[in-house]
Amino acid sequence: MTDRDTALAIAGLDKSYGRTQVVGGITLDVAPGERVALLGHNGAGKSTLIKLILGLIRASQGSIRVAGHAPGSAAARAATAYLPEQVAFHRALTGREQLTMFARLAGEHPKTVAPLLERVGLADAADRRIGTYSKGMRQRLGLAQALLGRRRVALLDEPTSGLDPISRHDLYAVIDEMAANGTALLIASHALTELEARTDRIAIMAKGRLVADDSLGNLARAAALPTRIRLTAREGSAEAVQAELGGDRVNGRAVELHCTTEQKMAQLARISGLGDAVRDVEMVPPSLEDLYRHYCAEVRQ
Ligand SMILES: Nc1ncnc2c1ncn2[C@@H]1O[C@H](COP(=O)(O)OP(=O)(O)OP(=O)(O)O)[C@@H](O)[C@H]1O
Repeated sequence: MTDRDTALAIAGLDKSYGRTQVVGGITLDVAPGERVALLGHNGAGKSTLIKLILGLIRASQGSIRVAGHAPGSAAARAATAYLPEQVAFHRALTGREQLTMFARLAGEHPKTVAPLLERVGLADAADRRIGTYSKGMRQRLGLAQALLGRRRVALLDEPTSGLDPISRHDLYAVIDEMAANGTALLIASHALTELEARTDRIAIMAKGRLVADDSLGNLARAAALPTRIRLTAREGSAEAVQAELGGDRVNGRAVELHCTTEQKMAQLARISGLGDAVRDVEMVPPSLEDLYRHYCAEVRQ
């Protein structure tokens, strides 16, 4: 990847407070249009990394380039959208007034405000005071702010926390749209299940280090975690099925097996060899949560 292709480029990044290193040896690139999930336990260093990228604190060592610019510089700030976990607004302003103020600060024409409010589903509430908004509505307003000016890099900190399922879905639709327009997105979150289907790459931090950085598929292959195969046996056949295939009996008629990617086809052939003793087969690949546990456990040892 060349510098030009990389919207966000982080190399050899360290941050210490006194003698305590809180972030160490981080090298991470995010390309235009890429959605990268940033995962990590409480205190892993995610917020510190985001603050370093925003230029709010300075690195002890290493480099960060935001759209080719130094973090915190006017050019980097103009290229960056940031959605904090707790979005703070003037409660006395209406949504429209607040967003118009942000648009002016961002050098955008105020006429961009109405379509943005529409886009995030706040058109009807645009002229109500923010003090009357629910958490989800404030989060939507924050997202509208992040959408101002088509930034090259977007940093979203727990963007879906406290949102109901429909609002989450809408939020990811906006994230997808930003990515399709070429924005590089770094999304810090603990919501593993929803990130699984919604990001291109997973970066996992543990104790200040980056312990994984790849697509879900590649991480799963490298971790070689087993796929679960759950069989529902025909009535009275569970024992025979277990005797033939091994595995564990799970409540009455189900038998659960574990196998590697390489063993999967051979295992399926054995299952179909049992004919109508098996009524149904369900395959459950390792989840992001399984992978997360796996990569974090490596550091804990
Ligand atoms: N100003 C500071 N001085 C000393 N230590 C700090 C400072 N700021 C953060 N830390 C430490 O750095 C580590 C990383 O904190 P950080 O807030 O980046 O974690 P996080 O991954 O964002 O956690 P969470 O998921 O809980 O938000 C923690 O151990 C924290 O105590």
